[in-house]
Amino acid sequence: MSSIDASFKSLFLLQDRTRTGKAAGIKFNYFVLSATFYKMKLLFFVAAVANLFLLLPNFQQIIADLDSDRRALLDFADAVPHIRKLNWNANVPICSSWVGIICNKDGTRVREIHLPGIGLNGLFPAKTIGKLDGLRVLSLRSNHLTGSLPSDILSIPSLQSINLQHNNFSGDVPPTLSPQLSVVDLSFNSFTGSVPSTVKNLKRLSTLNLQFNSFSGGVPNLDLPRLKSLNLSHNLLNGSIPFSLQKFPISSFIGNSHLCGPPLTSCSTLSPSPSPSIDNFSPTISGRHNASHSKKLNSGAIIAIAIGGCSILLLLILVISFFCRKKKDRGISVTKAKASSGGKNENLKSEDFGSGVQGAEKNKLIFFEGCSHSFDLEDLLRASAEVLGKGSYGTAYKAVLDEATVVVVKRLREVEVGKKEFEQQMEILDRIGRHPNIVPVRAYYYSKDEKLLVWEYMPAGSLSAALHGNRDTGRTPLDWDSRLKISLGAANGIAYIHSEGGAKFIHGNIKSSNILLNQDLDGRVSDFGLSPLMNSYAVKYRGTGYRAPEVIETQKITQKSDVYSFGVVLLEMLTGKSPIQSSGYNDVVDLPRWVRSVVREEWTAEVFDVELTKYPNIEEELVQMLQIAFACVAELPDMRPNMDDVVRMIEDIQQSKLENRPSSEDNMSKESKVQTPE
Ligand SMILES: Nc1ncnc2c1ncn2[C@@H]1O[C@H](COP(=O)(O)OP(=O)(O)OP(=O)(O)O)[C@@H](O)[C@H]1O
Repeated sequence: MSSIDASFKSLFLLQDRTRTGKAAGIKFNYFVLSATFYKMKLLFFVAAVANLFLLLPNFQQIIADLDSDRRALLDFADAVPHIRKLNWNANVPICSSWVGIICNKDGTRVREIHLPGIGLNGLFPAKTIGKLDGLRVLSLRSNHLTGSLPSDILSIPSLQSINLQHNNFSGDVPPTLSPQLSVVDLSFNSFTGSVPSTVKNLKRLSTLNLQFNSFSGGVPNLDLPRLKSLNLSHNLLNGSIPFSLQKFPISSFIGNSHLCGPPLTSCSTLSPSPSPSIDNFSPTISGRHNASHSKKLNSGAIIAIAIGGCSILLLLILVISFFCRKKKDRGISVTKAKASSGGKNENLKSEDFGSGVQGAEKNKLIFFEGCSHSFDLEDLLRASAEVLGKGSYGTAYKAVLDEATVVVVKRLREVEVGKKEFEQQMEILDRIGRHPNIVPVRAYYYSKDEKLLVWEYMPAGSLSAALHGNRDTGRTPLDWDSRLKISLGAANGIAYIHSEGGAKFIHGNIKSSNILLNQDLDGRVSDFGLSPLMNSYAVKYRGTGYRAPEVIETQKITQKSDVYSFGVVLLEMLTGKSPIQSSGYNDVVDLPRWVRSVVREEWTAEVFDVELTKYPNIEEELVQMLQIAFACVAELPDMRPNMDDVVRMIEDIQQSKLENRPSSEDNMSKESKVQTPE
């Protein structure tokens, strides 16, 4: 029996023992396992006694250290209410039995605490966990901890990794930081104040995630050689981005309306904001606060500028009218035309997206705030373009303006709403598109006959292409870790959409071709906000293969129908099978039904993508993900989890991945394995 079979049975058969009648097999395995377990226990006992004699001189000290760790943890558990029960009990061995605790190799100190999503509630008491002076990893993510973070936590001298994301912490981050820190994730809290300047001393720091807080002030100049991942997005930071951090992508900084400089817009285009007061923050690069700006110009200079300006304007008018005449009957020049359906070439002349652009409105490409206006409609019409595919809302083109500017232009068809409603919807798209897991819209164009949307181009394509593209031609398959990362990113994006508009915001077209990937393989959701613009014909044909049963019946989408569609995406990712066969919309596979039938009848690993079976030690994660997918595709909408729950469940898989699959960097013993809270 393969290990995947075993995991499958233990997780599914145990749940469904009476129905399947296969409990005997499990019992047999259980007795065999327990016998082995007792033998191992005996061996451990002998080894432990031998150890004890060897280490006798240090024994008193060891007991005292572990005792103080135990006391500190019990104080924490006593002070912080938690929904899911912890089995922390002074009478049972802390290193081998306590939920969420990992000790060092010889069981003398607590090294790691992992308590994700167990409903920890209220204030984080000082002088509890802060007393664990051998602690290296602290993960209390996805709980409900509030108030300020005690100053004795981040300063634990041995602390290497802290994960407090998705709590409700507030107040300033204490400035004393352990020099050993390499991972700091405080994202999705309500921290205020400045980013501590002491971060710049963390020479081992590789990940700093502070997104979605209320940090203010300037960005510290972090010249840290090991820093690989930085996210300061969606805070209240201001000033210019220090040179040392300009190598990070836009997504590291977006959502700070007073932050400027590369990779964001140049500082001169923003309205002035207070410059950072802390002395180690970088000076404004573009010279926005340069004293020369305030100097008055003399009259000679004014006349020279006026004459120069007029001549440039005249020249521009001449050039534009020349191009307008040349392009009267010509829209975009399509260099390569490959429709996604069947990959056949098409004559796209009749569909050129410039054809409906009205002369008087040619330059009315409306850019969203924060997007650089590095091109206009003329540039777009002139750009060489490639058809990426025809979707239910229109045709998508990849337009290359120059080496650095590549965008996707979607020519919307069947738009039903008027200009005002269109513009209102664009404002929503702008707001939602600032989340790092949503593909941002950069600009739009609206005229009577033509509606265009300009999106940021996602260079690594879609999840659909990564899963199903060129399977037979020796491409590198998408590995499990990437699939896990993409699914978490996409789930975060959808959860954000759902949380932003109460029950009002629904994606309505979740599918693998609408989950796009950037170079780092972060999953980003695209096409949000289009269905309210479209007529019912387009809406009817969206998401075929991913639609929830109630949507097929009523055509009514809800947040729970998004959850269903996301569940189908998860099944697609696990099985490697697409719910739409290559022959197109008419050939739809009911993936949830297929997976259920395989799992129920055969109890084998056959359900998983063969490309995944090559990776060792992931079977538990696959099964956990399959359970999440099953929950999402429940027939009754009320039985499905909401997207926040889905995010947490996928985060749990990621966490168990860290715990059960030792990374090369981690030289710590994993002998005492973490137990997931019940
Ligand atoms: N911003 C983008 N960057 C890269 N590829 C994109 C981008 N937007 C869309 N695509 C790809 O272009 C193709 C066509 O996309 P489009 O959204 O028009 O159709 P679709 O996703 O197949 O269907 P639907 O309109 O129902 O969403 C898809 O393969 C999609 O993955």
